Amino acid sequence: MSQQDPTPPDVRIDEPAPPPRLPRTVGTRRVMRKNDPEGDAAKVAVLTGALPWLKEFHGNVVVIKYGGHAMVDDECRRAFAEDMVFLRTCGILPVVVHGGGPQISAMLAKLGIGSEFRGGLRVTTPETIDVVRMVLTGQIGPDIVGLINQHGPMAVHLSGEDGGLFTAQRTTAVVDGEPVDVGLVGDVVAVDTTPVTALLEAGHIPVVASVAPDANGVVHNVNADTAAAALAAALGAVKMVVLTDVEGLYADWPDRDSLVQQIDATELAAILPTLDAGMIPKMAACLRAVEGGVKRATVVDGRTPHALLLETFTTEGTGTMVVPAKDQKEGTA
Ligand SMILES: Nc1ncnc2c1ncn2[C@@H]1O[C@H](COP(=O)(O)OP(=O)(O)O)[C@@H](O)[C@H]1O
Ligand SMILES: CC(=O)N[C@@H](CCC(=O)OP(=O)(O)O)C(=O)O
Repeated sequence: MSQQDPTPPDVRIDEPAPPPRLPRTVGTRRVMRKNDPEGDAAKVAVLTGALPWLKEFHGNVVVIKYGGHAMVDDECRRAFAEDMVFLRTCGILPVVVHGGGPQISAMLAKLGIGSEFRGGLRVTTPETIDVVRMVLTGQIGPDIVGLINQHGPMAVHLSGEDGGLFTAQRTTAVVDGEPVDVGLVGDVVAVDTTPVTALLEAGHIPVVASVAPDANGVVHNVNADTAAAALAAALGAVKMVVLTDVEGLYADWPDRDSLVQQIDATELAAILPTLDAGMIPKMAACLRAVEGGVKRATVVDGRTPHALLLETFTTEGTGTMVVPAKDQKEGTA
């Protein structure tokens, strides 16, 4: 033994070090469970019932349109963020496209500017587009990213202006079957998915705002339902879910007993011209998504926390599901 060795050869350890405390990890049960066979069976049924959906969606893109009216309170917003993390942790690839209509209207009102909608689209002046862009990319988007990232650094925000994601073309609203000018409002005419797929490949959750430049670089206001549908089709998403402030599509609005559970593209195309304001871009977007190859597009009530999980992982689902037309389904089966 060298002189430098500080440990005497006959050292005795009388008091063994206390065992390390068990970490509070998932799977460490610290509370005695009461025997509850019925409750256990119900839990097992929920978990096994989710299996076919987990298999179907695993590795696939699901586009979630998060409407401004669904961002109602902190509980709903937290639940939404948890659902995104849940999907990602299950190996599903969520892509969020967010709106913010009520929040834009509130900011415009603060600035003394009024809001006018025609056929469900905001009449957008050069003054308005600055506010739309500011609220969506400077407020709503970062708020959603912040909520998701409380679970880990997953979410990244981008807008249709970033990396050439969307190209817009000026469009009109349709009122009583007639085209009506709504100013700097665009439809998405081209999608370059590269910035979104790069984020997905890096393990991120892309969160997308729906402002987009036209071919000359002039920024347009794109309805977020429309942007979500264009992105879902371009990404080959397996599913699009639209979170809003109603249970789904009512056949006989506002009769709350007339909720439509499932409708195919042909049936939806037939009733589309009869729909009211906010539902027009929403249902047109669902139609565009399924006609663009997305297997199903569902409108669910975002005011109910975790409605998205219920819709995604249960056979009964919730809300209104739009499916491809019969001939399209047969063609793609
Ligand atoms: N047939 C219908 N079924 C359900 N909602 C309808 C219908 N027609 C009009 N609406 C209205 O559409 C609204 C949803 O659209 P919108 O306000 O644009 O929502 P979001 O901000 O989520 O995009 C509902 O709150 C409802 O008032
Ligand atoms: C052209 C148009 O109407 N754009 C929308 C964009 C935001 C949006 O779509 O928000 P929601 O999903 O919350 O409705 C607007 O300015 O309100």
